[in-house]
Amino acid sequence: MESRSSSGDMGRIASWVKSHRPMYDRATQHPFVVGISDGSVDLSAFKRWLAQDYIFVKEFVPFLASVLLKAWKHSDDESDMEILLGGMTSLSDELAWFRKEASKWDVKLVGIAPQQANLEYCRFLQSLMLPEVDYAVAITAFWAIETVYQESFSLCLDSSSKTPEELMETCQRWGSANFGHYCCSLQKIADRCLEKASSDIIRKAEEAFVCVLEHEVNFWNMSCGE
Ligand SMILES: Cc1ncc(CN)c(N)n1
Repeated sequence: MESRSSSGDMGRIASWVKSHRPMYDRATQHPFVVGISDGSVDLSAFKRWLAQDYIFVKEFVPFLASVLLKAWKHSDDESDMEILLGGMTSLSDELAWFRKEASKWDVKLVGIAPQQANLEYCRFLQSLMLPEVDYAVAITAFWAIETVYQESFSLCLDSSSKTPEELMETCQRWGSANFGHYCCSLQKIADRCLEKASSDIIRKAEEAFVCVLEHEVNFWNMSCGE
């Protein structure tokens, strides 16, 4: 039987995390998040991130809807829709959470302009929404986007971290084991799709993975005011 992927028994996604480890670590251990975990983060950077991420999450809703549509059209496993629908439900809670958190910090959300890195990331999301983008490519990007936040904010929940109490809720939203379980479900869907994808689609999915990492690093840099 043909090996499951170039890396033997580990799935395609795990082999890409391994082969792109430096870029993956830059995205999931960024100084902005390390600053939260050691309590040194500049609160103005956190407030900038909050307002910009609200803009991003609003753009993320139609992107997730496009992944749902692709799952409905192309997936051979009905449970994909259930998992993706769960993600959509939590997104609607998430928008309400952003508005509550912003009022806690007295951060204006209305009339805030997206900064360059945010604009570019949202443009990338829009490119993945096109019907000609394969489901395997879209679900790989979706897994990567969620996993970067899960890995980043779980750093802040380590027993050794000194995350300020007032930032804990933010870190728990994405760093929790529950969100980690959701990311594993997305990885399984992506691996299953990639197992039967053409080499051209596998290449496009890997490119999308690396693009997500680059956009995430730029988004964190933007939050730091760079
Ligand atoms: C920039 C960014 N990347 C990922 C996530 C997690 N959905 C987020 N809220 N914002």
